[in-house]
Amino acid sequence: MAYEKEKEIAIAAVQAAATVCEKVRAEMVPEAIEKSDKSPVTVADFGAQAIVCKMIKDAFPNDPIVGEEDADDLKTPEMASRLAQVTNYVKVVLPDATDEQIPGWIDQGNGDVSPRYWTLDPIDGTKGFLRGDQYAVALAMVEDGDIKVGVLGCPALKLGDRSGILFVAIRGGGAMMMNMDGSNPEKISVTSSSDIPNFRFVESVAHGDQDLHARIAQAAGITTDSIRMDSQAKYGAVASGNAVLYLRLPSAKYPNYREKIWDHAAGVLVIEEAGGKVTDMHGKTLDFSKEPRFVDTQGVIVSNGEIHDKVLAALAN
Ligand SMILES: Nc1ncnc2c1ncn2[C@@H]1O[C@H](COP(=O)(O)O)[C@@H](O)[C@H]1OP(=O)(O)O
Ligand SMILES: [Mg+2]
Ligand SMILES: [Mg+2]
Ligand SMILES: [Mg+2]
Repeated sequence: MAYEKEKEIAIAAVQAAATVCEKVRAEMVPEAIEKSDKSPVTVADFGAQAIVCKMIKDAFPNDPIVGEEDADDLKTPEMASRLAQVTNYVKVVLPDATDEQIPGWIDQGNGDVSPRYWTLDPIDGTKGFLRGDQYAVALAMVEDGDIKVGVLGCPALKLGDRSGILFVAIRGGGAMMMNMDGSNPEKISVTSSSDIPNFRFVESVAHGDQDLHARIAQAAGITTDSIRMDSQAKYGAVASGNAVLYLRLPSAKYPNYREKIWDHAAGVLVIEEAGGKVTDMHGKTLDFSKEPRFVDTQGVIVSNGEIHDKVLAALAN
């Protein structure tokens, strides 16, 4: 199948990063370091980005990576002990790593959107990670604006008998979910709107306009309360048929917020390959060919496909 090597490396990189994130969460109370935009970053975010960038660059040296984090905050002398912590955790999966190498590995994620590139969110849902809730390691490869490979590691996600779920999609090859170690793979697809127990919607714990989400979901016929969940695990919930809709509409507090590509690329492919649909709130396709932020679209609507037009119609009213 196409993109076999990309798929194999992407899975290995996400598994390695997720192993380290889980170890950080088990062994320490990860401290949130505040970034210039006031959002949090932790030792695990830095470690996960270092690992994934190193593994992707070893396999595909010419592919740029557009990642969320950069190492500037780790390079100052005051941060030496923090850097040492990052290195120690990276060593769990890459035993030869040194303090000198780590910032360079992280900064390999400072690439540009290009004809072919990878995009990485080393921890999507850092707030969920800190709270002990959901987070995801999200990695995707994009060619000519089209997402070809998407891997979403959700170590804390429980669905049915599974605990810790890896979602993998290849364009044209369908979407799968499996245990974090790759065992027990299963093809997934979105569920129909007549599947009453799963006819429900997911939304962020923290972001988006939750009052508007409730009104729009109701207009689409959903009468139950939402499930609130951090990270792109929400895409996994819809792709595996555990919900029919994920709403992410700009809140009045941040009307000009522009979504970032690494917060969506892997999830979008998983949904599309599971038979679902993703657009912005006006029905426009998300554009992965231009910038790290979506400049021409606002909000994100993820559905089983069947109810998509109804949701867009409700939003247009
Ligand atoms: N005002 C906002 N609206 C939508 N998403 C946001 C907003 N502020 C931050 N984010 C992003 O939402 C993601 C988490 O989403 P969720 O709440 O669904 O888990 C994070 O990647 C975060 O980006 P950042 O990493 O820059 O903080
Ligand atoms: Mg994110
Ligand atoms: Mg992140
Ligand atoms: Mg962040």
